[in-house]
Amino acid sequence: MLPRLLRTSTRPLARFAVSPVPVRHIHKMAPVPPADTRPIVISGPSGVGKGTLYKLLFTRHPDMFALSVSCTTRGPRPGEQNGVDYHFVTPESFESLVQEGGFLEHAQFGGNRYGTPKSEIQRNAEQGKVVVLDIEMEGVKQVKNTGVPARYVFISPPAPELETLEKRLSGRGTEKPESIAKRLAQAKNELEYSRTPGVHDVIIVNDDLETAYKQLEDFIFKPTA
Ligand SMILES: Nc1ncnc2c1ncn2[C@@H]1O[C@H](COP(=O)(O)OP(=O)(O)OP(=O)(O)O)[C@@H](O)[C@H]1O
Repeated sequence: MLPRLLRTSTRPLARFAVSPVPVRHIHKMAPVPPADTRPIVISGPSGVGKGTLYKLLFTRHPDMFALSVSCTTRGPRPGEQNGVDYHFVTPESFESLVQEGGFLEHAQFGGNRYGTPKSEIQRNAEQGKVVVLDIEMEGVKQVKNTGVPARYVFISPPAPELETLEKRLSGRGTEKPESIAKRLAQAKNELEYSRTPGVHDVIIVNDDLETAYKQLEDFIFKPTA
């Protein structure tokens, strides 16, 4: 028995032996941001589940990531908010920004134009957030050409690939049949490009959602070499 004055608690010593880490410390552990803070470029065919996966990431790691909000000339889908889902702009203002060199990348897709304003990357990086870009194949090629450091993730559908995409796009209920057909045609190009060696740092097959999510999280949070 220790002399009473040397003990920090009046509780029996055995209580400390069974709980080496006091519970209050476990609850207060600070979230650890990714070691690699380069922007993360997520691409993959329409309907594969890119949005579903990164929204999960944002929910499970709040305040760590920021989605780069793209400009688009397409109209908002039900529930989409200007400045949150996209900056919805007219074809004329889109073209002006192209002329000013204001886009990191921009492309035409499904009859509409999409682009990542350079200002989005800068604004989020200044706030200490890891920027996530959701862009299609032409955009990926352009970002690669700029030489801006980034990490590239491709989300792939499980086989049969086009059938899976069609089911998911119809299931989402946001696209008319013509739009689904255009997206599936483009999906073939995306999948073809993804097979080019060295283009992506990781290819994740989004079959079971939680399994795919875990692979994405592991990739994003892996220690730098
Ligand atoms: N692992 C999965 N299994 C089954 N359904 C999924 C899975 N992941 C996503 N989905 C569903 O597939 C549909 C398309 O997903 P989502 O909108 O995330 O795709 P996307 O790749 O972001 O598409 P887009 O490029 O058109 O925005 C959604 O209805 C979503 O709930």
